[in-house]
Amino acid sequence: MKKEQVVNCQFSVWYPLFKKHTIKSVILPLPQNVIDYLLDDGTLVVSGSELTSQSSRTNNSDSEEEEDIQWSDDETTTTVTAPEFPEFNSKVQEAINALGGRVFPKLNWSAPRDANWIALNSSLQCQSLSDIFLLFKSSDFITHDLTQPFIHCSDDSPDPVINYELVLRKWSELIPGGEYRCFVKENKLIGISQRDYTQHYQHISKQEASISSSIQEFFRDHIQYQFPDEDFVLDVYRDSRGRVWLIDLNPFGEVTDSLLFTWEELTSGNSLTDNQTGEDTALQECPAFRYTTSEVTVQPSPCLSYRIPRDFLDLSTGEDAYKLIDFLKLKKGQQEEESDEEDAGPQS
Ligand SMILES: Nc1ncnc2c1ncn2[C@@H]1O[C@H](COP(=O)(O)OP(=O)(O)OP(=O)(O)O)[C@@H](O)[C@H]1O
Repeated sequence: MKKEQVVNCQFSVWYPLFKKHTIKSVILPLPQNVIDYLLDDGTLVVSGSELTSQSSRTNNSDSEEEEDIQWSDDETTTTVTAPEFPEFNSKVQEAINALGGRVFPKLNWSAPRDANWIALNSSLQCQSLSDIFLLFKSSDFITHDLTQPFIHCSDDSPDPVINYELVLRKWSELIPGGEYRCFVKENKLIGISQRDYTQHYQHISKQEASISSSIQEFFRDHIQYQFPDEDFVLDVYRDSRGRVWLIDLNPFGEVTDSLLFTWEELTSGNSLTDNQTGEDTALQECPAFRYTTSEVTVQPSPCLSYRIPRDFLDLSTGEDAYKLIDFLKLKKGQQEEESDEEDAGPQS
């Protein structure tokens, strides 16, 4: 895969070309200080402006009503302040409002799909910049966009300069069973895969022919020969009325998940077969269509490995202050036990 292919798949490159056929979106340049904040592991995501860690808290203090989390054994006072970006924040809020108040955020290429479990609503739906920061700072996919977008490229040309962008897309309730990934080689649609291949959807096998033909028609009428590359991968959504929408464009290569195909098959030049019929699609002049056929093949969510236990999450976000207090008590108890054991020690 060439670096140019990756450059062409940036949201701001394809969105103007296919605006009419995709979800309404706003693109905002990402300021350097926001990029630095996203890449800084040490800073917190706090929705209020301050999280105070204050010492010398006395047991009889009346600070119970205070919202700040305060603890310490020593005499120092530390204030951790989450950075604020007032100007950028107001641009983001304005865009969110213009898009109906709820958005799906992404960067030049990726959405933080690996971090949806961290959000309170377990979804990528955001209503504010702090919702977006929480997802972005927890996502390896976002870090990948920011630090190594060309890692899978084979050409040794210098890395093109990237202008980072925050993409806000109007929130749309997409039903996973309506999503398909389409593989385009030399401007020919060669394969269509069910996107959410971990599930079996009955309607797909029932409507196989009409789904395939509506996607082919959409590709032929609106996409073919209009994208700067001849090899690419497009994600589409077929709504309940049978209308097809463009969701995303991705590079044709390993960096993109090949779902129910393999990259070896897709790049071999041999014609692909349908998994249902096993038929050679070259004879029919139509793309191979693959979908999950039975419950037996249902697999766990591909993003499962990115999750951590809920307790860790509550602790790290300070979402559940009582859990944090219990945790600290537990630690203290353990330390006391350990020092008791040390004192007891084996007698010689
Ligand atoms: N505007 C939206 N509103 C709600 N959900 C959305 C929206 N856009 C996309 N999604 C959901 O999020 C998923 C991922 O979106 P998208 O393809 O843009 O992310 P991505 O990071 O580029 O993914 P990939 O790397 O697999 O291409 C989609 O499959 C869809 O289910």
